[in-house]
Amino acid sequence: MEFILCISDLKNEHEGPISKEMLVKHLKTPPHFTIIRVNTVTTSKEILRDEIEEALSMMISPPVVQFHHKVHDILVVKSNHAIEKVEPIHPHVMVGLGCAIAILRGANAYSPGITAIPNGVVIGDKVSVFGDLLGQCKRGWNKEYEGKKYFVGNGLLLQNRQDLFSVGVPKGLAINMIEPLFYCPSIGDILLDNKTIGFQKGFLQNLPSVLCGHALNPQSHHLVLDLCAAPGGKTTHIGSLMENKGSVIALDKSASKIKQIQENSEKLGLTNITAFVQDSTTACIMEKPEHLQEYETTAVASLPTSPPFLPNSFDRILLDAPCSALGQRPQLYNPIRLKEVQSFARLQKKLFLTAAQLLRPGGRMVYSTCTYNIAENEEIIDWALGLFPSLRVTNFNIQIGKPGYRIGRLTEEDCIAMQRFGSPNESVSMDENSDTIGFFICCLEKILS
Ligand SMILES: C[S@@+](CC[C@H](N)C(=O)[O-])C[C@H]1O[C@@H](n2cnc3c(N)ncnc32)[C@H](O)[C@@H]1O
Repeated sequence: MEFILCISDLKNEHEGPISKEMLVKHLKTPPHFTIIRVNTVTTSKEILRDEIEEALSMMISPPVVQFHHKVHDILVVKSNHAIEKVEPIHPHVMVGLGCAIAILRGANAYSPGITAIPNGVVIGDKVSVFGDLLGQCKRGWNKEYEGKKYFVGNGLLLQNRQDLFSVGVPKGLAINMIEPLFYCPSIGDILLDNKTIGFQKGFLQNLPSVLCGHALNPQSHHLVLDLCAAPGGKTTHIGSLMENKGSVIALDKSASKIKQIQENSEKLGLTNITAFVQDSTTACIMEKPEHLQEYETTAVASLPTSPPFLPNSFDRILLDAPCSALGQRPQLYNPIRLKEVQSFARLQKKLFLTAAQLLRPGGRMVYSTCTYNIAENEEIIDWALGLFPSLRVTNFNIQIGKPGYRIGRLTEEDCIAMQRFGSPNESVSMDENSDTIGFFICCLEKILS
């Protein structure tokens, strides 16, 4: 796979020897741990743990739901990946790549994800489910698909061809995955059960992503900016940490994805988040536009409410940057080329400039990516420290990742303060802190001059 070559090319003396086979296996395997971020605005981790344990008690060997020893608002569920080897049978049903990945992480197959079912297969039949690696299988295809596909497990069909392909937007569960390739518990549906409180009780999120919110340490009176916010996993965590008070402004370049931030905020009952479509590289202006200067003479106080913003406006800024995403797990196919991997640093620097300008002195920002690539991680921080003497790399209170790599002007303390996750080298030692996606977090403060 081409992405493997990319990572091999990027590896340097810091990574040590990684065999291609080890890397492929690591990336194709979902983490053994499912992390649920508790919606602390509407429930507690104790209540949610009991509810999840009760729902999972129907399983033959139910997994234990545990608290994390350092992160106070998550639950950890360990999967039993190695029950027995599951083999494919006939007929083959095709699903989209996103659906296949969700199945590998414990989901059942929902109707919109199904792309092909051979003629003659009926409700109740046992089928093998395959992910369409190249996205080339035509929706509604009625024979066994012969293109590139990846087996994700066996299930029972719950809807027939007609239900799925003769309506505009099919709805509901389509395949109950009775023999998934990996036994990750299916938790999404338990969180959605809103009979009692009306809001989603938790959010499935990777551990390092949850740490970004804690690293930012937002307070309930703060004005917070999330520069690359969609679909809003981290934005909603920030909103919860602020106890649904203060103000979180969420920006994303993609208009379609802004809707996801709004939907996620609503599902979780958060009202302190406002989302705008905005290219964040242009979210900072140096001078107040004339019409606003006039307004200011009559207004009592004017907090920035919509982009663009003046410098030094925000107490906290999250820059969860667009990146080469080489750390995502599981990933089954990744056509990214080295040239594209190398293109991200330029955009990340532009976004960082905006963040550094918009952060108020004494404020804190977090820079994060879901890639192993040093050029998108430590090298960005090294560049930023050279450009902004007022920025300092700072520790945050939960230390569970590995230190960053020592390059350029980064000191040993800087590297210890950074956190790296999910290195492929670690695929043998499995705990919830190391068996996760590839991720990088660096927390910085702007010193008061
Ligand atoms: C890593 S994802 C963010 C994930 C998000 N923080 C979360 O936790 O759910 C990066 C996001 O950056 C957005 N993006 C890319 N370029 C951007 C730009 N110039 N301005 C604003 N958003 C941008 C993408 O649309 C994408 O949604």
